[in-house]
Amino acid sequence: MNRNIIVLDTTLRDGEQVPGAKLNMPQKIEMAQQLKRLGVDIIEAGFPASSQGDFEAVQAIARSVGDSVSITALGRAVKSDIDAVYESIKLAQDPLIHIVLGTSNIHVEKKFSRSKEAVLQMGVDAVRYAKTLLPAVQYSTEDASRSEFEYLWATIEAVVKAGATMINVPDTVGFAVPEEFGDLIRRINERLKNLDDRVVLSVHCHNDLGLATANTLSAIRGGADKVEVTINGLGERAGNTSLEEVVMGLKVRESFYRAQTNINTKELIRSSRLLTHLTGLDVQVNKAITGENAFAHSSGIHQDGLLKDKNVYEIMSPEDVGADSMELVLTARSGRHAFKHAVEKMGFDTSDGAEFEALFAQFLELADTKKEVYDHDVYYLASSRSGASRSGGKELYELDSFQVITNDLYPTATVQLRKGGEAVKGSAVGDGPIDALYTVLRQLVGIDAELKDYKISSLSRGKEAIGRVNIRLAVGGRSYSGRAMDTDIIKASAGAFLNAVNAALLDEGAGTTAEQAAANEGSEQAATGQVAEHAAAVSTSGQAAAE
Ligand SMILES: CC(=O)SCCNC(=O)CCNC(=O)[C@H](O)C(C)(C)COP(=O)(O)OP(=O)(O)OC[C@H]1O[C@@H](n2cnc3c(N)ncnc32)[C@H](O)[C@@H]1OP(=O)(O)O
Ligand SMILES: CC(C)C(=O)C(=O)O
Ligand SMILES: [Mg+2]
Repeated sequence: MNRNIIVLDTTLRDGEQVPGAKLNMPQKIEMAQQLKRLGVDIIEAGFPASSQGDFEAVQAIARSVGDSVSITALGRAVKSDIDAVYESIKLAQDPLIHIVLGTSNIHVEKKFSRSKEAVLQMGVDAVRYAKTLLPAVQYSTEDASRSEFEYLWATIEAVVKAGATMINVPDTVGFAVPEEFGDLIRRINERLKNLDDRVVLSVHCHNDLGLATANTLSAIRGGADKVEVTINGLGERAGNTSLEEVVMGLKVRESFYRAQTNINTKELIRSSRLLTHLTGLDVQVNKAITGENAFAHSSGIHQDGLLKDKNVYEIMSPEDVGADSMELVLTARSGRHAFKHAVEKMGFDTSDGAEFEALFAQFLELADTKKEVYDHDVYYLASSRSGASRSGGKELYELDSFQVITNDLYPTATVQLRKGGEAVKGSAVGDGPIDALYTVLRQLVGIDAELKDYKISSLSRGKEAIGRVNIRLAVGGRSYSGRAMDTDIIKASAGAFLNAVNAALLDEGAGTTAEQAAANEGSEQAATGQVAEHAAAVSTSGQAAAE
């Protein structure tokens, strides 16, 4: 039988302590609502003594989601902080006061300049006071992993006797290593169960040595009942333990840990993206579970294995965490199996072995000149060899030319696109340059494409830095992602949009939906666009994938 591990999410408290991560009240509420959908057991909503704004945000979160999620907030071992915590969370159904106080010599001597006995007494007094306000009180022994064990235990014993219902053992500066931290928790757990087995034992790790997830999992093996984590591992310095890593670690290795959480893992990616969107702090591309490449495969041997059986190179399915299905990225490191898969997906026949070999050779030649080979590249390679004329086969959009003028009155975009032998052009104004650009593109392609996600990141530094734009469009009830890179970020934005639209047009399953949508809006396109004779080659590189 699996143990249930309580998940406390501290994205809105420890995560929000990060430079640049400060959120306003509506943003905090939006994130809290997503955490509720994700199924966290406790939300640490803030540090209400720090400002009136944070006090009100914690209060608003308690009102908004406190009917179904336990709400806590942090305070020092100071009466006024505890009052602020209580006043801000008291409207929640299941409020929890969280008090922190250091136990390491360096905290006792340098931060507080008091004796160990005096600091321990401060903690006991704080818990006693908190208990006059609420029954549920968590006590965090800050810097526990650098504390002398017997003093740490003496503190835990004293605050439990004073009424603490949860003991949280933090690795505040990310100093611990997994075996040692697991042993520490095992030792505390043995004593704590003898003292009062109703007290919840919790851990809170930081990632200064990149060990936060490993330490947290090791602590679970050592008997921890509760983990403190954040979305994307956001938190002080190198961050906190990432929620998604621990949750999926327990899920994928269930037979090893024999533990589970109440998290709805299908909401993990949505939670990660929302936090990125609200804070503007990106997730590294190779981040476990939520990174852009977490389910992307690009080497030929891996792609071949995956096409034979996903389990060859996948330990969890992307759909399980709410991600798009696995992505096979075509590069010069791809092999015949992956290339054939891409060509066949577009409806081309590959049964003539010699013909396919020639096509593959062309693909490798192209791939050696580019970082990635994109759907439209494959399509044009395959269609030109198969004899299908570009206008006779599926026609894809290419960017001919564009001009975007931005000002605070009427940001305007003028674009000319080419599709097959024809060109269309038009103009639109928008709320900003990208909005204007996407408005005119939407009109020109005549597809009802709803922008679900837009992300821009820099791939290099300096004047010639390459910007990469990743977008997600909803077309006819399906979702398509597109990305493009260019030194001109407006051009990269247009490229990403067209790559996603082209993916919709190439998608056999949804092709009719996209075409249908285009047909439905054809009159609008005719009204906006004008036919021109010539077309220039697209220089923006990009990729699109149907999901
Ligand atoms: C590991 C962690 O993440 S702990 C949580 C970190 N979060 C925060 O710091 C939240 C944001 N902080 C704040 O808004 C402010 O620092 C406040 C409101 C907490 C305090 O502000 P100020 O009163 O101006 O004090 P300041 O921050 O400069 O110094 C901290 C004071 O609290 C004391 N203190 C620090 N930790 C604790 C504690 N756990 N319990 C009691 N007192 C503490 C310090 O010794 C210092 O007191 P001193 O002035 O007597 O030396
Ligand atoms: C408040 C405590 C739990 C903390 O954030 C830490 O020690 O890192
Ligand atoms: Mg912390």
